[in-house]
Amino acid sequence: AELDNARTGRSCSLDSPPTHLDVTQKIDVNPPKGTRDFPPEEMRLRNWLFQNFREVSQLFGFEEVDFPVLESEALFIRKAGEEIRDQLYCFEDRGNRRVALRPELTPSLARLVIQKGKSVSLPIKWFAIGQCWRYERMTRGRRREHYQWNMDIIGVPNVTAEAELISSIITFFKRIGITSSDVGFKVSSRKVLQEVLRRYSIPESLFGRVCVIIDKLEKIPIDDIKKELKSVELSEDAVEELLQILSVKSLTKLEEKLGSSVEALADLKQLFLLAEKYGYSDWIQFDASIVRGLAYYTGIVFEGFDREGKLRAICGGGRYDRLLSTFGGDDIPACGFGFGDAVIVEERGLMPELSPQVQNIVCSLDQDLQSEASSVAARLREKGQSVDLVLESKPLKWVFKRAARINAQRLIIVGSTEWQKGMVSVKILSSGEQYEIKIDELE
Ligand SMILES: OCc1cccc(Br)n1
Repeated sequence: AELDNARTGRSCSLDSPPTHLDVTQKIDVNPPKGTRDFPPEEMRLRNWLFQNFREVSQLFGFEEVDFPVLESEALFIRKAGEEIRDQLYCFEDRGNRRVALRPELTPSLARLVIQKGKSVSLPIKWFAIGQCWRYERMTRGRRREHYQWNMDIIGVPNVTAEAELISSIITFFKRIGITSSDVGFKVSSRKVLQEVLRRYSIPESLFGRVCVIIDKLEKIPIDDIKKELKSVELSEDAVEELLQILSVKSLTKLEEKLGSSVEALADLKQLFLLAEKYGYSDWIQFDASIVRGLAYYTGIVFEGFDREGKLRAICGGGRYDRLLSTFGGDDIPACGFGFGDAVIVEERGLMPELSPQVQNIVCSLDQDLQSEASSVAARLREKGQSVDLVLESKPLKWVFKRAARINAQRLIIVGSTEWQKGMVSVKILSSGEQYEIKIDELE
């Protein structure tokens, strides 16, 4: 059976009980390629980051949602040649279903909105923090997983929604001490691209693919961009005009080029007006080259960048008014953003120093008093005090070292002399102050 299983590749190691053939091999203690463990110091930073994501989302009145990490592969199959598709972490499960580890959260969110149908009233304002996956050759040594914070507004057609989303990210940055001199947002609209393609009668069906190609500007040589654009039947003129327009960095210039009637201009003007009213004008700038790499965006797109140019895009998002209808749902307008946990923590200087915190360490000096020490710990915990209980008889020197390592505020010593009097010794570790106290007064 074991050999059969091995041949069909169907057995997981958990299915085949150890046999005399198994030898205790040293397992690889590192996590799978491209993935991370979160030991305490990393987990504290991650919890701090996610706590800020959550608090900002709730400040904006959003409700938290989540979805399975595993989704049907079909949810992510789009024909626009996106990198996210090339790197899909997909496989066939034991029921011969094509499945994938989600590379992003937006399609799952769209799926849940459609599933909920009329049972949820619009506008929907949901946020999620979820692990997303990609599978790429490790030659590039890049991660295969990261956690993404998403906020989405479903059912609001005008740019007040995008303005609100950008405001939420800026609120997050300001909370963690990042200012508009550290980070900015480049903002554009895919309707700019749409207008140019319309003028050259490029079919709508090619829109997503053209956007994905344009997103590779500054990532691959310009000649390759031109070659790829010509491969989707863009004429020389169309390519030149497109690249011209994409270099525009001011709305006035854009108006000169496209005329004042295009919808893109109206959206962008309104967004900048709203930014003024929110008070975050100094955080955003128009940049026509911003298209983002996901095929489904249809309108305003934006990305957060570090002004020193050291980091990759910190976050990004935009309007995706067609996604729900492509999944068979109603034609409901939508916009959202994704904010990965990897780029921002690479800037360690922006991250706080987070040490472990525990209020008490409790120990007994005499191993016959171990159970008494447990009762003291239980009493403190009932009062909401955190306690690290020393679980075996240790010399006081050892206890002091551990107290320092776990950053305990108070040392509670259960000693026989004091215990006889119904008391324990307390030492405030920051000041060195020491006193005895009745056990039933301890809190
Ligand atoms: O940003 C694209 C992406 C998707 C999934 C996982 C990772 Br790491 N990066």
